[in-house]
Amino acid sequence: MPRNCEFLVVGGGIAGVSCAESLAICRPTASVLLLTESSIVKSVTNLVPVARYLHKFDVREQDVSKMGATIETLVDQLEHINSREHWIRTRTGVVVNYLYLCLCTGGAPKLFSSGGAKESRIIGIRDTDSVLELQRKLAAAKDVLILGNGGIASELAYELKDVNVHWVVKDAHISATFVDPGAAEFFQLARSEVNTKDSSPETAIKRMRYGEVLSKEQNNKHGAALGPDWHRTFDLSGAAGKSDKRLPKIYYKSHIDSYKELSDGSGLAIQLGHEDGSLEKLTCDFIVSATGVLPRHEYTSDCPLKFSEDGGISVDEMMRTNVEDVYAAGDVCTASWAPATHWFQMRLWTQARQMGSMAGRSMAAASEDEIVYQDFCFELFGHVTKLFGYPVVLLGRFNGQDLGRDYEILVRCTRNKEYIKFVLQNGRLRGAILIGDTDLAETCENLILNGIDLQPYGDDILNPDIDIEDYFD
Ligand SMILES: Cc1cc2nc3c(=O)[nH]c(=O)nc-3n(C[C@H](O)[C@H](O)[C@H](O)COP(=O)(O)OP(=O)(O)OC[C@H]3O[C@@H](n4cnc5c(N)ncnc54)[C@H](O)[C@@H]3O)c2cc1C
Ligand SMILES: NC(=O)C1=CN([C@@H]2O[C@H](COP(=O)(O)OP(=O)(O)OC[C@H]3O[C@@H](n4cnc5c(N)ncnc54)[C@H](OP(=O)(O)O)[C@@H]3O)[C@@H](O)[C@H]2O)C=CC1
Repeated sequence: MPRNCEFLVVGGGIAGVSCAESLAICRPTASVLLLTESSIVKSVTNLVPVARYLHKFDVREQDVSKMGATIETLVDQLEHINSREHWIRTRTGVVVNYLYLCLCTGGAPKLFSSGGAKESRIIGIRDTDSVLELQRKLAAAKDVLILGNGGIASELAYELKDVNVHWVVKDAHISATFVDPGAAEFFQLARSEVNTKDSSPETAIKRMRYGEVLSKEQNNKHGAALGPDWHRTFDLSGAAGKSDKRLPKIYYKSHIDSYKELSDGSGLAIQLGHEDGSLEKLTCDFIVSATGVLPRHEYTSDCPLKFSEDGGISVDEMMRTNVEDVYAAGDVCTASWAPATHWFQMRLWTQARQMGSMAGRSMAAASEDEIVYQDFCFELFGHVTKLFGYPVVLLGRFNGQDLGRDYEILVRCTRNKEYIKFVLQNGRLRGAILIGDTDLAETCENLILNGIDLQPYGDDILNPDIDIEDYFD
């Protein structure tokens, strides 16, 4: 017996739940069905504005049965879409007729592999199951290799306890997907100094002409991606013996050249290749491959979905795919519209939430023949997070992304306290990195969006004795 609904949303992560919630608000009398393969769903809670368009929030896990009364739920896996006849089939054979469908099926870790050793020694982190596997492997491990230089590697490298961490990054500094070399150094100093010495902060301002080196390197039941501070809720201790301060060993500008299983089966023999052509050998129990996300879309469709180069489902600014009445949002999709000057896609909660809500509004409008416009949040890239214990706000083209060689950076740094970087092009603020409690998020947001010429203010723009919030009131 088929089920019927007006709106079918697939995926119980932030994108799917935000989409279903916004449909329930926009079309309170319509039937909304949330289909998800895991009975735990994620939703956004404690939404706090950090600036006008920038929010921080917590991610809450709840049982799918506790979703609001206006949203029906089905725990199963999408297997096939028949878009011509507007129905889908699940893995257990349930058929659901829909009018509008939104695919929010997220992503899976894009694992490093060069086809050598036992795959079981290379793991990725995405959901609770994957952290439990990490925990199990750690319990018997003395040496762990972390590969990658993005969000997960940055969180894990300093959070693993009682184990030797070998962190292999292809860049010349850590955390390269989020910060520049200066901020990376700020973090590393803070990690080694904070709590060990009472350092009185020294403030320095530097203006540099920035010649950007355009980076050339630049039948499981998965649950949704993990929530904030996920690493604090698990005991991530290894078996190398207790030690208060075991810092990771970082291998810069390096890659895994080859690896093989040790002859006694106790781990992996790794050969690293360095940028200067030299090779280095090490052994480890296993590798955490923190090397990005692959969009997940294991289902079939009568009309082929159009994919982007990165494997995501292509969507336009209304979150529509190429298939009629089928939308997509979150990590599974790739923004294929011409982006606004200050926005670009990164696979993050913020964007999963924004895209999910946008898809919901867009589907609701389509069902009533109304017109909606793209939400203002897609005008400006904004990300609020925590790295190495510090609050971090990233705005606009915070690392000079796509600005070529034609920009300047202005930096103010107070050791162990704050790191502020402005990216300026033709005297206008194009992006900012704000680390610490800077209270500058809203001012930067305005300066970027208004495009005010800051040249008359020179370096005073970051003078700690001048309150720039007042300046631009
Ligand atoms: C360890 C970790 C830490 C992170 N930390 C941060 C952070 O600090 N800040 C930040 O902004 N972002 C962070 N992210 C990224 C963020 O979690 C993701 O961008 C976001 O959760 C994506 O949401 P989503 O709803 O698109 O996908 P997901 O959360 O992956 O949800 C996809 C859902 O679809 C379901 N599904 C998949 N296929 C099917 C199918 N065929 N049928 C039915 N259901 C299906 C899955 O079970 C899941 O419920 C982190 C990610 C990870 C892995
Ligand atoms: N605080 C936060 O906001 C956090 C966000 N996340 C998000 O979760 C998702 C998954 O995180 P993560 O896996 O860290 O992904 P990221 O995309 O953040 O980082 C992947 C990193 O791996 C590098 N890389 C890719 N392939 C290889 C390879 N074969 N060998 C060596 N390095 C490689 C990438 O380099 P390059 O870019 O040069 O290709 C990049 O440095 C991301 O969307 C991330 O943004 C995760 C944790 C925390």
